[in-house]
Amino acid sequence: MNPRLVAYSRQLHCYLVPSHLNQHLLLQSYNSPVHLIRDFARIYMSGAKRANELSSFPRLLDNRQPRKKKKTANTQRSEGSIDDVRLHDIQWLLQESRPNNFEPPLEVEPLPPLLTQIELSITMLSSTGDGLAVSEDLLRVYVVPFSVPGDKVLAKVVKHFPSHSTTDLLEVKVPSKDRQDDLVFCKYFGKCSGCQFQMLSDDYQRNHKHKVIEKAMANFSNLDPSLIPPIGEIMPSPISQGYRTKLTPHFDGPRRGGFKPDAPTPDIGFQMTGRHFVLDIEDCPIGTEIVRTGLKSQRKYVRDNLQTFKRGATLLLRESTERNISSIDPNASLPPYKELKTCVTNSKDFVTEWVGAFKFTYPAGAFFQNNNSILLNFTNFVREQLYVPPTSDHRGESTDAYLIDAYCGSGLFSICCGHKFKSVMGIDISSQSIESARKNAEENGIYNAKFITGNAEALFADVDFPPDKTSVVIDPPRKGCDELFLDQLLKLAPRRIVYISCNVHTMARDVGWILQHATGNNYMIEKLGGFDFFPQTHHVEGYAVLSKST
Ligand SMILES: C[S@@+](CC[C@H](N)C(=O)[O-])C[C@H]1O[C@@H](n2cnc3c(N)ncnc32)[C@H](O)[C@@H]1O
Repeated sequence: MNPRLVAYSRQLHCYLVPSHLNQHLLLQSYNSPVHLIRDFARIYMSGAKRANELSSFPRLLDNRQPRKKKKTANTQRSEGSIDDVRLHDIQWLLQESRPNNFEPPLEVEPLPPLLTQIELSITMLSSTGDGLAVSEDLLRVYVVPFSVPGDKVLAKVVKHFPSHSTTDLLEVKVPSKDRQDDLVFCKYFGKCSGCQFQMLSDDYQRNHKHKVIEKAMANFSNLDPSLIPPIGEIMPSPISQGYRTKLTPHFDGPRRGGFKPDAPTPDIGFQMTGRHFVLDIEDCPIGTEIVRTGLKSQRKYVRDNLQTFKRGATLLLRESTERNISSIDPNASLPPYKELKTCVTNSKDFVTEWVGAFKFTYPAGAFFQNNNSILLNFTNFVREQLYVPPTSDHRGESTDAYLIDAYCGSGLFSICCGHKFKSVMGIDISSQSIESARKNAEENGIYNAKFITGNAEALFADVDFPPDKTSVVIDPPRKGCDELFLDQLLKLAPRRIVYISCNVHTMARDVGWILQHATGNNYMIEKLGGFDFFPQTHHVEGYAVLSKST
């Protein structure tokens, strides 16, 4: 039985199915939504008697078809995952590459067998940091990690999906004019999944991240383009190597029974690109000096104490900074203190970090932004966006301003911005972080802040700030906010909203949601942009500043 390409959905997905199902699937393809065709193909192919055919087929379905998932409040809001973002880029590139009158043929050449080496011309850099090349028949996209638009490469086919295939980069045959291999500073680059962009200049990386935010707003916000202002410049990180104050290398181990006395030391490091195994990493020059030293000593510790580990583990390396103010030399140039750096490896121990003159202490395992070099510029920017200078009312008195810090962690924004506000309220789901936020506020002389532990939406029960004098900073995890929170935010209708996110796709979705559901409040997007918190990687920290017209 020959697998043949028979079905196209409106989104131009295609499916390989045994040929005797052609007729049926063709009917389905023109009359049914894509998920029906997909489900049909899946049900057919999952039959036990088809097991042999299945193993010889390229995979039928797109990345990670849902197994039975636990139903959570966020099931409908799973947009913005790496797979989802990559698929958007793939579909966009296919559409852009095809002429208007493009008709997919009913029969096409079979796909190259897995492990075949093919030559490809890279035309686009995806938001997930991969080079993309379109097949000659314009039916499929090849995803090539570590490649740059303009590169001609030799790649090995690893896995097929309906509209794309993943590959390994084997050789750059003709380099793009933008490729600068002499910039690469890590010997693991090209294998390790940590960095994607070391062969690109800092400017190129930031221009790319600018486009990532532009595309995120265009594809994920569902907003009319007229409502989306031009994206601001991506603010650079003062250092683009040696900036990470936290590393979490890991190693695998036996499922049960622990390591045997003669077991070899496992590979300790980060995941290999495109694979599910760990790459042994002796040094990571993205880390700060002290965490790089910590990596070496922790690797030795694991080697020397392997039998004490029952299974694999994730190691924690976190920079902590003490400032020795008493050692001020009055004749010295700034800064007027000496810094002592240590590497903390126990998640329950406390680390200290400084943002300008603000001191933060928090458990090493808790969330804190991990590029300290950019934090002062970043928090100054956020403060300017949140704070509206008090206007004089008709009696000539100043009005007050209030701040809500949703998803506040250890109090970064409350503390760096709090002195500008009459009153501050922070909320976080982690009681550990809230405890740190309270102590940090006290230590930094911020006495107007109240912190509560709970789901972000719980803060609306407590808050009695006047909406027109209130600013809200939102900094949720990668999955973004849930609708319950956004709904209540709109009911409060604060004057300004500053949305910060390490996932600009869920940020775009949530900002779009706010504008679309804010009937009567008329929010507008004042500013959009990003900070390059994560140089050498495809990640960017985005911001959106929203204001309510009065
Ligand atoms: C990206 S971090 C931001 C923390 C803080 N703003 C900072 O910059 O240090 C996201 C925070 O959201 C918290 N969080 C996650 N889900 C939450 C929820 N449903 N309600 C409140 N906080 C939540 C996490 O504990 C984490 O501290």
